[in-house]
Amino acid sequence: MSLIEKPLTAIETREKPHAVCIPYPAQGHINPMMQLAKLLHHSGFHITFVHTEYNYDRLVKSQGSACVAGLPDFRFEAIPDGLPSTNGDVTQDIPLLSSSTSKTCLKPFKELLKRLQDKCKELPDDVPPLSCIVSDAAMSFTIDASEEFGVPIALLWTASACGFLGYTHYPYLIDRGVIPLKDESQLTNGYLDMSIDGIPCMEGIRLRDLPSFLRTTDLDDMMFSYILHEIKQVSRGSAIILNTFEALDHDVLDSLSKIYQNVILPVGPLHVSLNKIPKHYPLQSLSSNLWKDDTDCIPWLSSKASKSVIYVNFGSITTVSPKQIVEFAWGLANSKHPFLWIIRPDLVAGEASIIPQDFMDETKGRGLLAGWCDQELVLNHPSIGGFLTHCGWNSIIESISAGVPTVCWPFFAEQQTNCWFACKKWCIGMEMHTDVKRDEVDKLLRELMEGDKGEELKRKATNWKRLAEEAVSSTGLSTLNFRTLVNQVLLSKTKHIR
Ligand SMILES: O=c1ccn([C@@H]2O[C@H](COP(=O)(O)OP(=O)(O)O[C@H]3O[C@H](CO)[C@@H](O)[C@H](O)[C@H]3O)[C@@H](O)[C@H]2O)c(=O)[nH]1
Repeated sequence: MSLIEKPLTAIETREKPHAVCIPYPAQGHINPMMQLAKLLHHSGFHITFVHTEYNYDRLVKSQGSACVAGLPDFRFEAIPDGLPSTNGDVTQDIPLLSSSTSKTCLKPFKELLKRLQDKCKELPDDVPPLSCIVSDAAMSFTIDASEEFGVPIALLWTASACGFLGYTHYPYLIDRGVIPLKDESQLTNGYLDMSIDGIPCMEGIRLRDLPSFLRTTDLDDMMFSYILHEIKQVSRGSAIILNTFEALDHDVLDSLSKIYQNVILPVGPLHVSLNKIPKHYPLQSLSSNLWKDDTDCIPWLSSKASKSVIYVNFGSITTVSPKQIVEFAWGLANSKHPFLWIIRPDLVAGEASIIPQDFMDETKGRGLLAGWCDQELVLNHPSIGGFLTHCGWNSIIESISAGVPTVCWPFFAEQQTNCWFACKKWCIGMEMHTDVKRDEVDKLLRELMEGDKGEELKRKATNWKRLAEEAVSSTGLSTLNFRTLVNQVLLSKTKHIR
């Protein structure tokens, strides 16, 4: 349904509100921003979607040039990320990228906005005037641009609400002398197991379950200071958008609304909302995958029994050591269940042949390894029974929306907090020890696929799936929040307000 009064086709270009959408340049941020941009476009917005040049080139390499061709009213642009140019096909170093985008991207971003403004003056039937910016909250330099150009800015926080709440309590932990760590020994001597009081919604949480950037002896550490800066900047946005839904995160959202004065809008799950748009919507199948999907895994999954397959995927950033990959491999083999294991080309840094041949022989016909897949399609395939995940927020919300229970092996950032909530609050997951051992992998996967606990987690996950669908139904709270986002935030300075 269009949120603007006239039918979409009747809106002249010059009348359309124009949103510039800019994600942080990593897969787990690009996906939800793309989903939101498509939803806005479907509601009548003209969209300019801004990639970095590095990712723009990767997209063209993986998907072909059609994926950036866009439409007359959905266009792609690219700005430099400030890092030395390479022809790479890997996730960039996150601390370097975060430092570089925050220091260098404002200038090219403002130049882009200026070019769009000039184009609008020259060719008003081609590019409508800029109405608003929808920016990743981890790209807070865009707030300066919005103020300079006099347009509202909504900030999409692509990670979890609970992770966000965890980050906002970093200053509290500093005040109590819990962090910084006194020395590196505290990483391994049990200090991280200390229970932390006083963080709302997280009674009984251990220090190790809070977002991992606090594991530092230096408050000037790049990622620690970057995240502190970004979460402070969030209060300057016109709204904070979250890819979650009220039923899942009610208490956390309530706590966040006591910390931030700006309007907080849970509009998720975005991908479920997007799936409600008719199939003939021209951008429905437009992919934002930076790696090429292996499509063979879908017919392979279709050859397997219902809920029989374990899906293993650690997202776009996690890396594992050669030793860890061998432990995962034998844990999977010993569990005796069929599995689909996605091993990204850059999952194991610097190693070419890492999968033991005897493991390949042992699991022949039962296991499939692939380099990248369409995760949403995989998680919703009827043969999938469980998900071994690193707990990136997209993976968790996609798993919840598909009703699939998880074994959680968090890697970094707010994944530890997502794991804690998945296991303790939403009751859809079981935690695996950081120091991965084949016996534990085997035991947890068997429990997930065959045990009473696994059954219970499945029941809970199925219930969350139902609630996720309700949230994005025509009367659901996420749908209402999306309308508020459009009408009261993004269109607040344009003539389209209803
Ligand atoms: O083979 C694959 C692997 C991943 N995906 C997609 O890629 C995204 C991965 O996102 P996520 O699961 O969140 O993992 P990361 O890539 O690690 O995400 C980063 O960004 C997230 C959102 O900010 C944070 O929650 C994480 O901690 C951070 O590592 C998801 O949409 C997946 O569906 C695929 O389509 N195919």
